[in-house]
Amino acid sequence: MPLLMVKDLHKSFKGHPSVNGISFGIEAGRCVALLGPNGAGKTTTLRMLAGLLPQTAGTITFGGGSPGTDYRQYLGYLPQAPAFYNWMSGHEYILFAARMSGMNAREAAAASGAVLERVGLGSAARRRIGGYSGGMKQRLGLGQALVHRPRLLLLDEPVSALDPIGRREVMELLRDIREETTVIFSTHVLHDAEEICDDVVLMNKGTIAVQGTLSSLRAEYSLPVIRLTTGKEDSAIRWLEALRHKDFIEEALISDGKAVFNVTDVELARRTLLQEAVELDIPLLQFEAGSSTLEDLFMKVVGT
Ligand SMILES: Nc1ncnc2c1ncn2[C@@H]1O[C@H](COP(=O)(O)OP(=O)(O)OP(=O)(O)O)[C@@H](O)[C@H]1O
Repeated sequence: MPLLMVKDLHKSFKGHPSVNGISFGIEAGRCVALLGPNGAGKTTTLRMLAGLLPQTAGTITFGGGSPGTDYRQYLGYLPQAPAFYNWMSGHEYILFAARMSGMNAREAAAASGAVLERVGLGSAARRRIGGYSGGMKQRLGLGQALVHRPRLLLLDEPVSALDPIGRREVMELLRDIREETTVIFSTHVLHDAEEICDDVVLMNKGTIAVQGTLSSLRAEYSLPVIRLTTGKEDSAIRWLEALRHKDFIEEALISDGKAVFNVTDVELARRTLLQEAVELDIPLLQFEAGSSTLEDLFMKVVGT
C-alpha cells in the first residue's frame, strides 16, 4: 500500500485548469522528483498535497486511510519562498516551529537542538536569521520542516533560488534526509532530480507527461539518436529541416541550428548524414551518434 495515493486530482482557478487530472502513488521511503517547466502545476500540486489548497476534484489518500482524512500532522512542508522572521535567531525559529507542530516545551527544546545540528546550523543557532546566507536560510527551512519527524516531506523548489554553494549544501543535506523519510520535491532542473531521486513525475501544462523510476525511464527512453549542430547559414538550416523526411528518422527536434533525431538505424543515419554534409558543404560544428537521454525526453515534453 503506497504511503500517498493521488487520484485524478484537479485544480482550477476561475475556471482555468492548473492541475488537470493527475494520478500517482508514492511508496514509503522513496525520494520523488516532481519535475516540470515553469507553470507546469508543481506548486499547485504540492500545495494541495500539503492541505493548503482545496482541490477542485480528485482524492488524496495518506497512509492507507480514507481519502480526505487530515494527515497534516505527518507532513513537513517547505514552500518555494519561505518567509522568516529575520529578527529571530535560528534557534528561536525552530523552537517556534516545533511548538506549532504540537510538541511540549521540553520535547521542542530537545528536538530543536538536534535538528539544528542536523542541518548544519548548530554553531549559528544563536545568530539572527537576518544575517544568514541563502543556503543557511534554506537549511533552516528544512529544519523547520523536519523538526517534528514527518513521515512525508514536501519541498517546493528547494534549491532553485540558491547560488552554487548553497545549492550544493542543500543537495547534500537532502541526500542525507532522504534516507530517513519519504520526500517529494519539485524542480525544473532534470539534473537535480537525477542526482538524488528514485522516481520522477514529469508534469507539463497541468498533466503528467511521464512517470516512473529513474532507472526504468532511462531504459525505456534510451533510443538510438543523432545529435548535431550546424553553422547557422541558411543552407545548413534548410538541410536540417529537409532531413525530417528521411526514412531512417523517426522523430526530429530542430531549433536554432541544433537537431536531435530519433533514428531507426544509428549506423545508417550516421553514414548518410556525414556523407550528405560533405557533399552539400554543410558546416557541421558538432556531431554525435548515441542513445537518447532523459534530457532529450525532458526537452521533448517541455517543447510540446
Ligand atoms: N492562485 C492562483 N490563481 C490563479 N492562477 C494560478 C494560481 N496559482 C497558480 N496559478 C496558475 O496555475 C499554473 C500552474 O502554476 P504553478 O505555480 O503550480 O506551476 P509550477 O509548475 O509550480 O511553476 P513554477 O516553477 O513557475 O512555480 C500557472 O499557469 C499559474 O499561473
